[in-house]
Amino acid sequence: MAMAGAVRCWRLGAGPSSLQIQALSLHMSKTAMGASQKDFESAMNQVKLLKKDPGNEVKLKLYALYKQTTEGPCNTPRPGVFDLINKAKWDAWNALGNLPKETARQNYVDLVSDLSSSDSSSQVKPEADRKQPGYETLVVTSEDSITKIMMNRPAKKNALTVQMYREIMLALEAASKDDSTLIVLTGNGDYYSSGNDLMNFMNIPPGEMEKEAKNGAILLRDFVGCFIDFPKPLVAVINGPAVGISVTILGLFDLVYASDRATFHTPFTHLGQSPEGCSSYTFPKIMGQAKAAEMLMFGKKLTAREACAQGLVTEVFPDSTFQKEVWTRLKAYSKLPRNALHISKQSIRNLEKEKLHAVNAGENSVLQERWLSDECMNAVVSFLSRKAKL
Ligand SMILES: CCCCCCCCCC/C=C/CC(=O)SCCNC(=O)CCNC(=O)[C@H](O)C(C)(C)COP(=O)(O)OP(=O)(O)OC[C@H]1O[C@@H](n2cnc3c(N)ncnc32)[C@H](O)[C@@H]1OP(=O)(O)O
Repeated sequence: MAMAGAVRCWRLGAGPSSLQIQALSLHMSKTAMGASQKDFESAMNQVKLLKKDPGNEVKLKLYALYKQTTEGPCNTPRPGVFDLINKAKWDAWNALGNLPKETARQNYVDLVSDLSSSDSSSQVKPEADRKQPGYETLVVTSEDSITKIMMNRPAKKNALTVQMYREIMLALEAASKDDSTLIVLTGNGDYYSSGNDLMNFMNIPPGEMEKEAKNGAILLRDFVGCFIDFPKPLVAVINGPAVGISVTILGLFDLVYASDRATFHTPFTHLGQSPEGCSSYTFPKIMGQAKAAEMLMFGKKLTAREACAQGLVTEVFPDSTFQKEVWTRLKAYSKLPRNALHISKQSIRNLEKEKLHAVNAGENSVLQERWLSDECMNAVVSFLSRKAKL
């Protein structure tokens, strides 16, 4: 609804601080003797800076007060029945009757002051302000009912350290209780994640290896357990290549969106290890026995499109528009009725939970043995001495 002079350009940019300052000065003028012509002009400018559309009813009120202030009581013939917009505007102005110009001006300034205050408090804070404190290896933010957990070791391709496994568990625990509808896991930089940080195997004192392998298996059981039990929809936003455990747990997500730059690689045999993340169960279910064996036993690396064709990925997007398209989609999904969405997720998952926990326990006890094998140690030493890369 266009209202010349009174309500225009709702989306013109203004920093929250300038809005707040102007709202405050309008509020101060409200409490003084009466609004001046300068206050009125400043309120008119302020209206143009509002980011949130106040709705037609308020716009009509503003229009009427503007006309009353500048021209006095309504003095034009009522528009015809089919001229709906102008008729609504005329009715709003006419309804002010003989309200004095000064009172109309004051009311206009007061109304804009109220609108500005609620507008500035509803503005989106910059990411730095929304960032949840307490994480060293992650950036966790919440916006639009979506909690985003971003792995944040881009220089190391988001390889997962022991601290990072723990922080992801903490972030998931917090997200399960916050008011978000969806939870996203993604990576910062060119990789989604290069999987387990192979440094986790280093600096273990002689004689401590068995104990550390046992602790590692407990950590892995708890980590994968968090994904099995997570009560809300989990979305993986795969911004680049994914390796090892960052791939295997995808079978426990509800949506997997991938950039066409992403690849999916589980080179367990090459590393002297064996599948985890419940993939020995979820992958054959998702893609069939033969394709799962190619990935999990023979380490075949899939492109994003191949992974999508096999059912591991929900949808692939061109890298150039990946973030924009995915976040637009997720923002729309986050507006779905929250409880219905969570209950649907839980109904689907509850059928499998017991089985998944049993698979997790089984995979981890095999891995605990594998970590003590020469095959595994040689592969780790090879990578760290730069003799081998994937
Ligand atoms: C006693 C047992 C305790 C165990 C406790 C753990 C419990 C949980 C275990 C769960 C098990 C999971 C299994 C897996 O995830 S298997 C997959 C393991 N990942 C790999 O093997 C990947 C190894 N990395 C690479 O092959 C390459 O780095 C790359 C990913 C192909 C990228 O190559 P590119 O040339 O582009 O880049 P760089 O190699 O130069 O990498 C940049 C720096 O990042 C370091 N990096 C990358 N990935 C890892 C990694 N996974 N572990 C350790 N470090 C990694 C790389 O060394 C470079 O560092 P630099 O700049 O300091 O040289």
